[in-house]
Amino acid sequence: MELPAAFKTKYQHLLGDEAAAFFASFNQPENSGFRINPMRPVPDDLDLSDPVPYTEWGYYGKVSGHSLDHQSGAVYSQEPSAMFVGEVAHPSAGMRVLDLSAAPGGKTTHLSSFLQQTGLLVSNEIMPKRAKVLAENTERFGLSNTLVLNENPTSIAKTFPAFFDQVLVDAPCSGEGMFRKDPDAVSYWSTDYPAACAKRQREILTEAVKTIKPGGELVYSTCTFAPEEDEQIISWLLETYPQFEVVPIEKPAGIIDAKPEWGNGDPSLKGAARLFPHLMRGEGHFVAKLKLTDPISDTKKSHRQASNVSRNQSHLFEDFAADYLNFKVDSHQLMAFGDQLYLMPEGTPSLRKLKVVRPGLHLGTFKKNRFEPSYALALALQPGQFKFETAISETDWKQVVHGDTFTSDDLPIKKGWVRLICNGQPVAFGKVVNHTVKNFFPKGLRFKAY
Ligand SMILES: C[S@@+](CC[C@H](N)C(=O)[O-])C[C@H]1O[C@@H](n2cnc3c(N)ncnc32)[C@H](O)[C@@H]1O
Repeated sequence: MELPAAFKTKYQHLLGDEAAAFFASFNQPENSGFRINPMRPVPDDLDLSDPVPYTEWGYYGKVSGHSLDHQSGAVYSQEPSAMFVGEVAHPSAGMRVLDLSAAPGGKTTHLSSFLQQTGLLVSNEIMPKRAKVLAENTERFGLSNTLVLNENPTSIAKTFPAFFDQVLVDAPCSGEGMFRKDPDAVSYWSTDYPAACAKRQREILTEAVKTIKPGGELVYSTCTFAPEEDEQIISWLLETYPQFEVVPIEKPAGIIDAKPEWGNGDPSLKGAARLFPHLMRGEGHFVAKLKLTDPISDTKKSHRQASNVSRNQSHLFEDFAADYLNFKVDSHQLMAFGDQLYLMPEGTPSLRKLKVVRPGLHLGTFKKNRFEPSYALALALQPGQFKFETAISETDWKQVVHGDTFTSDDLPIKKGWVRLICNGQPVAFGKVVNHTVKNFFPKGLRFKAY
């Protein structure tokens, strides 16, 4: 790969003797990886022979986007060094967590693996198209404790002052760690680009810090090597907000201390981590963890988002639930957006004034005099939560994801909704009429599987 001359001069100066190995790594093939979803059975067709050493869910290798394992949310493809960010965050069950710049959802799905549907995960993305992809990925992973928002950091800070136990800022950056994966990242690069990115990162962090509770944590990460966006950002943060202290990160072999001399010299910067492609099997990242000791914002008493379903909607859903669900839904958590019904995570604060993409788990759609369950619900339910489930073959799975009907002599009902399961993984709902299963796989997600 042809690296920009100014990039080489800069890193030659910064890395000295190590620079040659760093430059040589750009001519090696990129590292791919995937994480398995701990809320799903482990697929038996995956090659799990090459685990990523610092996460129990990560493996080196590739999973096709058109495979059952991908479609059903049993796996999420993620570059291995990015997996270190979720591991550093490692939220505990029940926490309120914000992922401020979350699309397409790699870190969000990783954070959710720790939360296991408890607490509240607010997953935000500023770009509308990317927010839609983020929502699809949270649905694919089966998340029910997650609000997906399409907001800017200022609005998030206004709505959630001193609200979160943990905030992740996986910042937009100059992407030097993307050079091998995405040659376009090389063409965007210029000498001034890291400084321009750093300005934006400081603006984002100025808002992000307002959302953290005293005692809460900030995790900051980038996929770039530029000191301006890494050590220098943490230096600025510690100088601007003395209420923060660095939490030292434990580093497995190949992951090294950040470099205080690349920032303001504060020795605590060593606690942050650098992932370099010539030292470990990943594309490269920077991660820092900080604890907020004293408040930055005053806590605002947050009002719960009230349920808003009409009587008629409530009856239609109750009828559906009585026929098909093996668990109780708390009606206070139901939220209608037009004819769409959602189950809000417990303790959802008021969503007024926010651009909401998903106010929780999408349960389904009100049609004239009936309720139709959603694809997201099919992927979020645990085994046994839906009354009628049927195991389908891989051939039938191919029909389903292509949008076709299929027939079967072995269905649990004659007429109505059935949850389709292939190799133990949830696929979608189908509607049974005698021996035919009508297709309800979302039109926009259909594909031809080979
Ligand atoms: C590194 S990517 C996030 C990757 C994501 N966390 C993941 O793991 O899949 C950074 C994100 O920041 C978003 N972004 C760009 N400008 C922003 C801004 N001013 N405020 C907040 N987010 C921004 C980008 O659209 C992008 O999705």
